[in-house]
Amino acid sequence: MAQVCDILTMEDSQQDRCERDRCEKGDRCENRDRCEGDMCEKGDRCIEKGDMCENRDKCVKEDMYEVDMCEKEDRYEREDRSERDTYEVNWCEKDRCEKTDRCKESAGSVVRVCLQELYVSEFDPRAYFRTYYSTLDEEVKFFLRSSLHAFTSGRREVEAWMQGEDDALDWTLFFNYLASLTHDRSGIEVEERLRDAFRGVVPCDLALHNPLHPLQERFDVITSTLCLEFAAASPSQYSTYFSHLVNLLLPDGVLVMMGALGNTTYALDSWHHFPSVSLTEEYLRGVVTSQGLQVKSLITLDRQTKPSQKPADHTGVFFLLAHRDNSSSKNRQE
Ligand SMILES: C[S@@+](CC[C@H](N)C(=O)[O-])C[C@H]1O[C@@H](n2cnc3c(N)ncnc32)[C@H](O)[C@@H]1O
Repeated sequence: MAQVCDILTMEDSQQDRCERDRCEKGDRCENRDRCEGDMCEKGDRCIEKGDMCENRDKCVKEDMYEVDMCEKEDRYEREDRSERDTYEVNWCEKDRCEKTDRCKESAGSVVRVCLQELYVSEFDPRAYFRTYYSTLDEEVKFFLRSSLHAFTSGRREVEAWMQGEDDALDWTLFFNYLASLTHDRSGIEVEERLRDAFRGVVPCDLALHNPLHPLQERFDVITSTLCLEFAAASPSQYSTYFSHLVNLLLPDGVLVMMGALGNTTYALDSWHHFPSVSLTEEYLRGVVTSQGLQVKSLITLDRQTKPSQKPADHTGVFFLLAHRDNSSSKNRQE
């Protein structure tokens, strides 16, 4: 594949897995990394391209599955006429992607997929949970400390948790941490209180002018965690999505947003990579104020986790508290 696009830099961001920054042909990876050369995971040597290694990973030599995502300005229009970017996804050159199966049809060709469709088809909240929330790391603590609010995962997973289903994701670690911050209730009480407060789980698509369409409701407080920068495909789209989010805020309402800084890509596992808009504090501040919000607080934390803990390339995280200032000219026009 001629084009090497951003998403592949995930390999670079997992440097600590390899003996070198990048595995050269013949190098042995210390851990589970995939080499660029002819070594497979766990140090197995591929005899032929496409050979299977012990743990079912295929040799990366000569292609395998390169899920190559290129940020293009291709757009298409949705029913509500709001625009959204698409990504060009060049699935594998051969139809050997056993885990995605998609390439059987589009082998060797470049298909354009909408980022939203990528989320619908490839984002597995359980894999995401395993990768990013199996431990209580300093970045998550920062979010919890800063907001004292819980946040969302896939809708079905939130519903399962609300209904106390046996196989619901276990957020005990995080509730216990919240409880330790306030000392006035136990982790279980924090969890129960949140469960009681939930009214429902509804679909939300930030590409829509009204992200909760067909619901017509606006809110005093909106929280959003690690969402917009991953839902948008470009800075301009981030700004558009932000304005859509602000449409849901009542006059005088408050937006509590937490997210990643400097992140260009993240992975759920070896197979599922997603792009991201790389944010800076300055850019974020500009977007917030351009939408008529007043920044009440914007605090950041430098990255606290290793790439092996979180296979993402963020440089830090932020917590934003912004107020919808009704006196601003932008908000008065509505
Ligand atoms: C990195 S995950 C973050 C999940 C969770 N909010 C958290 O705090 O860990 C990105 C989330 O953005 C959501 N997302 C992607 N595109 C979206 C869109 N167009 N509108 C709303 N949410 C979207 C995905 O469903 C996914 O849950």
